[in-house]
Amino acid sequence: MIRERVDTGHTSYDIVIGTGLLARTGAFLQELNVKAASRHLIITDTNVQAAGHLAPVLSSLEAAGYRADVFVIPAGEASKRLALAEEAFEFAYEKGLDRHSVVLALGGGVVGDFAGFVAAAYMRGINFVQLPTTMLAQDSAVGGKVAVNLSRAKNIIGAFHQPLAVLYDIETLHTLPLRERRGGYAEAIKHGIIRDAEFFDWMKTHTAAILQNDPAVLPELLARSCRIKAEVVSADEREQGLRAILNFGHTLGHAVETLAGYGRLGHGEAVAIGMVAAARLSVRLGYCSAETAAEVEAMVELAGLPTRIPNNLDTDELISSMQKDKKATGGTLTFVLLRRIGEVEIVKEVPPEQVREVIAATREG
Ligand SMILES: NC(=O)c1ccc[n+]([C@@H]2O[C@H](COP(=O)([O-])OP(=O)(O)OC[C@H]3O[C@@H](n4cnc5c(N)ncnc54)[C@H](O)[C@@H]3O)[C@@H](O)[C@H]2O)c1
Ligand SMILES: O=C(O)C(=O)C[C@@H](O)[C@H](O)[C@H](O)COP(=O)(O)O
Ligand SMILES: [Zn+2]
Repeated sequence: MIRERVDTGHTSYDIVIGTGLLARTGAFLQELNVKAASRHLIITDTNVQAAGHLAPVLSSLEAAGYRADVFVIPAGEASKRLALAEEAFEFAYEKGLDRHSVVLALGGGVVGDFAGFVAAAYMRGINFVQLPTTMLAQDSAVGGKVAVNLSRAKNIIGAFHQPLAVLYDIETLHTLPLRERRGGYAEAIKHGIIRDAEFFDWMKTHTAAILQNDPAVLPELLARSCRIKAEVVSADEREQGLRAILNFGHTLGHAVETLAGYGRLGHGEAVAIGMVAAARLSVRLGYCSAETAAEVEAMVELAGLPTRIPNNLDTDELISSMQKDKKATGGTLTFVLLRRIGEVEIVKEVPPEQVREVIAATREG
């Protein structure tokens, strides 16, 4: 079992990575002093339930003397919406959840963001525990960004609400489709690019094994990736500065994901395209060499992720979406640009015409 820790100064928690953890959820809640007198709420999605990951959590809670209700959301990005969160609030209230209740987010990034948002707002904030079940969740379960979307903007209604703990049972990855494993891997690649060239090189030589869920490499991948995320979040919980580096590939990535229509491209796939474009923009603006950008693109290709912007997405709409990105000020464009593998820089007021050129050069063939 591996333990990483987030410590933001006013809150701290463990990220536990290992096997068989879901079947020990109840015991973990006892360690965390979660009260058995209150009712608790598991939020999961239809695919995670069908894959059999809900049953061990329910059994272990019962064995530890906890009573929990289950709220199942439809699988997919479209579930990250306010109307569904309202249904979850009504459900929680009907079931009698109180301020000592805990929300358990059992699923990928969609469930984590949604359930975390519900926990952040219910009774002005109750505790939640992340039980991630996707490769992507090495990123999403850590750091306390919780949110739902608007139809034309990602993660726009949300909060910073840190979990009580992250319990990452890597056995859940065995039921995860390959496309989703690739998508989640994009965020691990991002962590290497922004912070750790040696980790990036390690991934280059271990990609095949990682995508095959090889138990000899998976724990190391997840631990190294989570550690990078934990370090950045611990240093800057509320994204006053440094934390924005975690948004590498996301300025264009979020615009592509949104305009493609939620669910058409996965988050990691859109971020993969965004990383290729951000690297090319970095070359164009003189931040890094063409060889460095080529390394990013080669890695994205090696992971079997898309590198090109779909032709049906309009450039003006992409630009206008990016101008409303959360990192933007006054409608100008903010990008995280690449200096070299392992080092990025947050750059404000990037000229839109340069971005247009990069978009044009990064279209599907
Ligand atoms: N809060 C953050 O810091 C943060 C970071 C990165 C991404 N995100 C968000 O995360 C979301 C993407 O997360 P994701 O890629 O995990 O998507 P997801 O939660 O939609 O999961 C991907 C698919 O896999 C299914 N699934 C999940 N676990 C499974 C398992 N073990 N076996 C079989 N099927 C399983 C899901 O039902 C879904 O169909 C986006 O909304 C993104 O904005 C948030
Ligand atoms: O945790 C962060 O900070 C990140 O930027 C991680 C991203 O991978 C993630 O997609 C996040 O939800 C994006 O945040 P947003 O503030 O741009 O919505
Ligand atoms: Zn992301």
